[in-house]
Amino acid sequence: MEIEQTGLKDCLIIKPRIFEDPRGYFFESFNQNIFEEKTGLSGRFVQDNQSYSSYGVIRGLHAQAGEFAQAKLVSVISGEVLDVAVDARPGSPTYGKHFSIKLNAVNKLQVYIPRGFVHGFSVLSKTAEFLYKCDNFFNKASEVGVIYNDSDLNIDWLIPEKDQAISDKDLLLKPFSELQHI
Ligand SMILES: Cc1cn([C@H]2C[C@H](O)[C@@H](COP(=O)(O)OP(=O)(O)O[C@H]3O[C@@H](C)C(=O)[C@@H](O)[C@H]3O)O2)c(=O)[nH]c1=O
Repeated sequence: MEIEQTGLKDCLIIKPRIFEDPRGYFFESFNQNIFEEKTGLSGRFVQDNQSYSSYGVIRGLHAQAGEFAQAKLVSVISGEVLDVAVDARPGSPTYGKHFSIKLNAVNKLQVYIPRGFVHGFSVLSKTAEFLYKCDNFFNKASEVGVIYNDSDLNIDWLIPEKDQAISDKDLLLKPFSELQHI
């Protein structure tokens, strides 16, 4: 496993080591010891989530606040998404900046998204299955978010407007400037 910086403080790209042979491939999608040794972070994840979406879906931008704040380790098991992480930690040198990367079933890249970030993704392929680990449990009352098309963040989701599909809940999210402390 190799670690690459994203340009956003504490947000990391993780490249698993893939073993290929005539049968196919094998890789450790998560190994707590190696994760902790290579990143210096806690690898104590307590919940795994999986979602399936069609082309054009944009989920986000989401986080949980307060005692239920979550770090996430995200990956794609089929298809391709544009994954987007926004540093929402006041005082961080990269506050208000975002990072995006194509994650797909071929490159098998993972992104570590620290607590205090908002996160989202758009689906670039016909369908995509998204898998992620969280270091804190789901708590509905702690959900916070930012509208996907926030004009300050100016994120290019790589989906033409006519094809964008966003949940009613996400369409009600507020601008980044109104986000309370995570
Ligand atoms: C996130 C989550 C949702 N749910 C439920 C609530 C709801 O009825 C249903 C769908 O929830 P949502 O619409 O919030 O799902 P979704 O829009 O996929 O939410 C996810 O988006 C991405 C971008 C993230 O970063 C995640 O942390 C998470 O917020 O699943 C859980 O039971 N546990 C969970 O951990």
